Amino acid sequence: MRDFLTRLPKAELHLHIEGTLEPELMFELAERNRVRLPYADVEAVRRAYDFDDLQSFLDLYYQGMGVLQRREDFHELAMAYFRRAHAEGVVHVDLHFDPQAHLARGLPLAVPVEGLYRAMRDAERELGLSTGLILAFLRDRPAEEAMDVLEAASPYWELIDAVGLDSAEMGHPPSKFEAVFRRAKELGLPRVAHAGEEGPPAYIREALDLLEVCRIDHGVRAIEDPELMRRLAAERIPLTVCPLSNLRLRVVRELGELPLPRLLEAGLVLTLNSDDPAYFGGGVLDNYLACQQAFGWDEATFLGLARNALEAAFMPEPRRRELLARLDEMT
Ligand SMILES: Nc1ncnc2[nH]cnc12
Ligand SMILES: [Zn+2]
Repeated sequence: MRDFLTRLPKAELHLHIEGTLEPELMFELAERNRVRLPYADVEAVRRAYDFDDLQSFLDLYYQGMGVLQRREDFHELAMAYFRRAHAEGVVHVDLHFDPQAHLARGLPLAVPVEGLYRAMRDAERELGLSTGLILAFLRDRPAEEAMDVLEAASPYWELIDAVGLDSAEMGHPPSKFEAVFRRAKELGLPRVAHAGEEGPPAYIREALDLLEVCRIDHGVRAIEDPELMRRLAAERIPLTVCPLSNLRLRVVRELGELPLPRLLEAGLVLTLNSDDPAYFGGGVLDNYLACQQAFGWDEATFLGLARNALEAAFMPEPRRRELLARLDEMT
C-alpha cells in the first residue's frame, strides 16, 4: 500500500508554506539572519511541538517564521518543501502564505511574494511540480487590515490564484471578512476559507453564503449538521481535510474519531492534506498512510480522494487533464 500511495499522483490543496519550516532550517536561518530563538537546539524545538489546541500551535508558528527575513529565505523554505513533496509523489501544491504575519515584522510584501514565486517557477522547471498561490488573511486581525493587504497586493494580483482565511477561528467568523472577499470576487480571485476546524458548522455556512468560497479548508465539524452535509455534497464543495493536523491540535483524541468515513459515505468531496507538515509530524503521504491505518481504506478509496484533489486544484486545464490521465492509468 505504501508503494501504491507513493505512486498515486497527489495534489496538496491545504498547506501553509510557513508551516513547512523544519527546525534544522529554522536554526540555520536564525544564525544567518542573527535572530534569537528561545530554544537551545533542534531537539528543544521538537519537544515544544506538543500542542493543546490551535492557538498554542499558532503562537509557535508565528514565532518560528520570524527567522524568514529575505527573498532567498522564502525561496529556500519553499524549495526544501517542494523537494520533499516531490519525493513522496506530490504533483501539485496550492500553497497558502500569510502576508500580514510578515508585514507585522516589518518586511515589505515583495519579500515573501517574490521569494515564493521564484521557488514556484523553479519547482515547475526542476521538479515538474505545478503550484498555485493562495494569499491568506489572518482572521484574528482587523478586516480593514486584510482589505489594505489585498489592495497593497495589486502588483501581484496576476500571480495569485486565490485568497484564503486562516489563523485563530473561534470568535472570528467569516462574516467579519464579507467586504474583503466581495472585493476579491470583484477582482476575479477565487476564494477559500478555513471553517469548521475548531469553529461551528455555522462558520462553514457563512463561508459559503457570505464569502462565496469554492473550497472549505478543514470543515470536519460539518458532521454535526446533517442539512449542511447534504448541501456540501449536492454542491460538490471540496473539503481540504488535514488528519494529522486535527490529531496534533487535539480536534480529536485519535484519528479513528475523525468523521471522514461518514463524510465520504454522505457523498462529500474530501481531499487529504498536511496543513503544517513541519509541526504536525508528516507530509501528504503520511496523511494518506495514517488514514489507511485508521480507516482501512482500499486503493479505490484513495484513487477517489486523489481524483477529488486534482479536480479541485488551482491549475490550468491541460495540466489537470494530464494528471487525471496519469491517475486513470492506475485505476
Ligand atoms: N491549521 C491552521 N488553522 C488555522 N490557521 C492556520 N495557520 C496555519 N495553520 C493553520
Ligand atoms: Zn490550515
